[in-house]
Amino acid sequence: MRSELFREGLLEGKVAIVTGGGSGLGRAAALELARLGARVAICGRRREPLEETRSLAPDGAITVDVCDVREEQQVDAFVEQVLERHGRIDFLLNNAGGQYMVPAEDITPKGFRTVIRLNVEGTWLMTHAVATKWMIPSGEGGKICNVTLSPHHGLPGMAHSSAARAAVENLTRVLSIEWSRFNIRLTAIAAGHFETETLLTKYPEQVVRGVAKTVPLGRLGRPEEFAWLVAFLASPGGDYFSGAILTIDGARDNWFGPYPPPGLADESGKPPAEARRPRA
Ligand SMILES: CCCCCCC/C=C/C(=O)SCCNC(=O)CCNC(=O)[C@H](O)C(C)(C)COP(=O)(O)OP(=O)(O)OC[C@H]1O[C@@H](n2cnc3c(N)ncnc32)[C@H](O)[C@@H]1OP(=O)(O)O
Ligand SMILES: NC(=O)C1=CN([C@@H]2O[C@H](COP(=O)(O)OP(=O)(O)OC[C@H]3O[C@@H](n4cnc5c(N)ncnc54)[C@H](OP(=O)(O)O)[C@@H]3O)[C@@H](O)[C@H]2O)C=CC1
Repeated sequence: MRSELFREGLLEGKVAIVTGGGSGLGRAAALELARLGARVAICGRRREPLEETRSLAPDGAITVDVCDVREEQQVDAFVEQVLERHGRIDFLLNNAGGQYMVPAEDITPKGFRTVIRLNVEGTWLMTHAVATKWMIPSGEGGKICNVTLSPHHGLPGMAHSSAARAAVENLTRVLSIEWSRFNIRLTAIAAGHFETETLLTKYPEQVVRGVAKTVPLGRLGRPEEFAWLVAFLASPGGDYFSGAILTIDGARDNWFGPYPPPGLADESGKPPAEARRPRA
């Protein structure tokens, strides 16, 4: 299948890594990059979903490795394997991540550590390995894109993840300064609420039922909308983006729910407006 948006061969010759490429947003991104001609290496903890992603891509476009991004040795071995196979790495999407939903007072030390390790340490280990094994010593630089969360004021029920994603965004910004001398460009995609299988099945049903209504645009994001942004960043169109946090969330960062809020519109749906003062 061809890309619905970009020209064929746009990413010919490029090598990309997508962590968590076996499902949801990672799968959509890996498939779009592969459609555009990139060779894509995906990883995750379970082989089966990764193989399924591979089977959906053009022949030979996607390779699969089991790797837990929290484990330094596995990350090193994975990055070395990609380099052995493809000889270069142009683009890294740090998509593997997540959390569970629970009131902050019920987050145990182990639970907090688990979420920080996955989102912050996993992102850091992969970023550091790709930079030091290829992007810096090759003299070629490259692009690294991290996945974070919108809204940026934090998600109640996800205190650990809110903290973790803020850390990742700051890491993105500081590395975009430090590693500009190596031509490494870093961005973060702050994703709002996307209709992935995990989002629809993992969280409490009553929360899932109401989640689209929390978005001003009134709907969830579609995985392909995320994938198109990733492909754009990987393409020459993304060459001058660095240190930027790109929020893709149907305006969820700015407002909770529809506008005007229920009960505040007139019969035609128009928002309230104050009466002008009579002129003197
Ligand atoms: C309806 C939408 C609401 C708005 C949300 C929108 C924004 C975000 C959306 C998304 O990110 S959707 C995609 C989410 N995807 C994932 O989360 C996938 C990755 N997640 C995981 O693998 C797990 O959830 C994990 C817990 C982050 C890591 O799994 P791991 O297997 O490493 O850990 P566990 O052994 O299961 O647990 C370790 C530790 O963590 C605590 N814990 C885990 N789950 C819970 C829970 N449900 N409730 C309370 N505590 C939990 C706990 O301390 C565990 O230790 P033990 O108690 O088992 O010893
Ligand atoms: N869907 C949404 O609305 C939003 C999603 N996000 C973020 O976007 C990313 C993708 O989300 P989504 O596609 O919805 O969720 P998924 O749960 O489908 O994707 C997470 C992927 O990461 C992999 N993964 C998890 N832990 C590890 C690990 N330790 N090492 C390697 N891979 C791992 C999982 O595979 P496996 O279990 O086999 O390891 C899975 O393929 C996540 O970081 C998520 O938090 C952010 C905001 C909103």
